[in-house]
Amino acid sequence: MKIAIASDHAGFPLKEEVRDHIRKLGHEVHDLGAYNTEPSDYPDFAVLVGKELMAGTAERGILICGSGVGVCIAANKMPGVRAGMCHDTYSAHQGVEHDEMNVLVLGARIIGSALAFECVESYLKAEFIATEERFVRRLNKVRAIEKQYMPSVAGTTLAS
Ligand SMILES: O=C(CO)[C@H](O)[C@H](O)COP(=O)(O)O
Repeated sequence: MKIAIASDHAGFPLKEEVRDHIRKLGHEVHDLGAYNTEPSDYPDFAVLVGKELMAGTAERGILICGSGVGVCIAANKMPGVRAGMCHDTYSAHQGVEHDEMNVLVLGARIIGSALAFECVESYLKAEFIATEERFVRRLNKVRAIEKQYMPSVAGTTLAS
């Protein structure tokens, strides 16, 4: 799978570990920064991951900041991006299965690398359950909200 990953300075150490871990699992990883712990601004990195999803150059994204909150808020401003902060493995796979989450968000100041790796693996193994009518119905309602309240980007969506 092609995966875009990015973090701000606070997420940088965990991002490095997660990036190496998912490369070892055999995925193609696009590391979009940050590349050091110099202070940086999380929206700048959230948008880089969102752009890869919108362009279809990545199928899934992973974003990391200190808490996870900032990058989650910023990423969800982009059309077609469904980012969820998951610090447990159940949410990490259920978010994909029920809600077609396409960006996993982690807080580097909240969880350690061992749990982060398990969350990432649960997320990457999961698939949206498109055969369940209720999940598709709810996803379409989410898309309708996006279309109504992001009118300037109506028609712009993910390449999926
Ligand atoms: O978690 C974050 C946003 O939700 C940021 O990583 C955090 O705010 C960075 O803090 P600081 O600039 O004090 O290192």
